[in-house]
Amino acid sequence: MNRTRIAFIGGGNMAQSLIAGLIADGHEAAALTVSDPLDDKRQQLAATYGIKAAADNAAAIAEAQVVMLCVKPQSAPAVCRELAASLPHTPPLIISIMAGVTEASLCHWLGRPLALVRAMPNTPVMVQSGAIGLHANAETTPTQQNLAEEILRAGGLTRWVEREADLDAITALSGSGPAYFLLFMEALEKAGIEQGLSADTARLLSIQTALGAARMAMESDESPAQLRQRVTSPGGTTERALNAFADGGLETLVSRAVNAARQRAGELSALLGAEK
Ligand SMILES: NC(=O)c1ccc[n+]([C@@H]2O[C@H](COP(=O)([O-])OP(=O)(O)OC[C@H]3O[C@@H](n4cnc5c(N)ncnc54)[C@H](OP(=O)(O)O)[C@@H]3O)[C@@H](O)[C@H]2O)c1
Ligand code: PRO
Repeated sequence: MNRTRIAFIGGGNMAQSLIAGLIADGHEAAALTVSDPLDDKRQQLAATYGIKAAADNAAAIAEAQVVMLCVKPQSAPAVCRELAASLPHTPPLIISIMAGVTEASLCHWLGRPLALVRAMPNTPVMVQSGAIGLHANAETTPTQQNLAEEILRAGGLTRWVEREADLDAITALSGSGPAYFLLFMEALEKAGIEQGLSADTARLLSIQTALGAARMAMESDESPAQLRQRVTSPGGTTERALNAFADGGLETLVSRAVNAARQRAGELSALLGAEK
């Protein structure tokens, strides 16, 4: 059983999903602590997962080997400055999941250079099917990198990148990505209803089709393009639909959307980085 002592700062959606994944993966619940301002949330987290809950961030990190920063990006400066005063001489490994908050800003607010990993998970960590980008700063040892990977892998698939800036691209692709696929599922469901299907049938078939396509793409040796061609009989129904997507400029639209999300991640970095 894994007994690494981990403190989660912020007990919101992502922290809860990561905690659930760790516990499902066999992590000892008593080794996990969460801090959150809301009393109700703390009680709910402690009762649901059997973990410790603290109102005070400094108390939460007192014995931690790893500190997971899971607050909103806008809360980062205040939370880090508060933690800086309580960090021990040998600090724990810090893992931040905050979008657009750079390692330089974090070290600045935390008051010194320290081992720091930035992770960009996505909401499917809730069902241990997340896609998680990771980047370690120069102070992080290989052992600490392995520790970070072990923790995040409980939430899904992990991928390290060499350049911190690539995390903005990952945020735009897989961090925000579940919303893109869900939007497509919603659109497909609506289109099914327009074609006369019942709402239940349209929803179920839309979701199962997304799941099937994703599993096929993950488990097959063939590329998504090759798998797509298998569905597309010459002169058939799929070809007509794909032509309609092409006429509507789907690829360009996806590219614009991902670029817009990446730009926003950059804006957040610049905005928060300016808060020295
Ligand atoms: N959601 C996603 O898809 C996603 C994906 C990847 C990364 N992220 C990143 O994950 C982080 C958390 O996102 P989330 O969706 O989990 O947000 P969230 O549900 O709002 O969680 C943040 C939690 O932190 C608490 N909090 C606020 N101030 C605090 C403080 N000073 N000390 C301790 N806790 C404090 C909040 O409490 P109150 O609600 O009472 O303020 C809330 O429970 C963000 O930085 C985001 O960029 C999110
Ligand atoms: N959710 C966060 C946002 O929308 C970060 C990636 C996914 O900003």
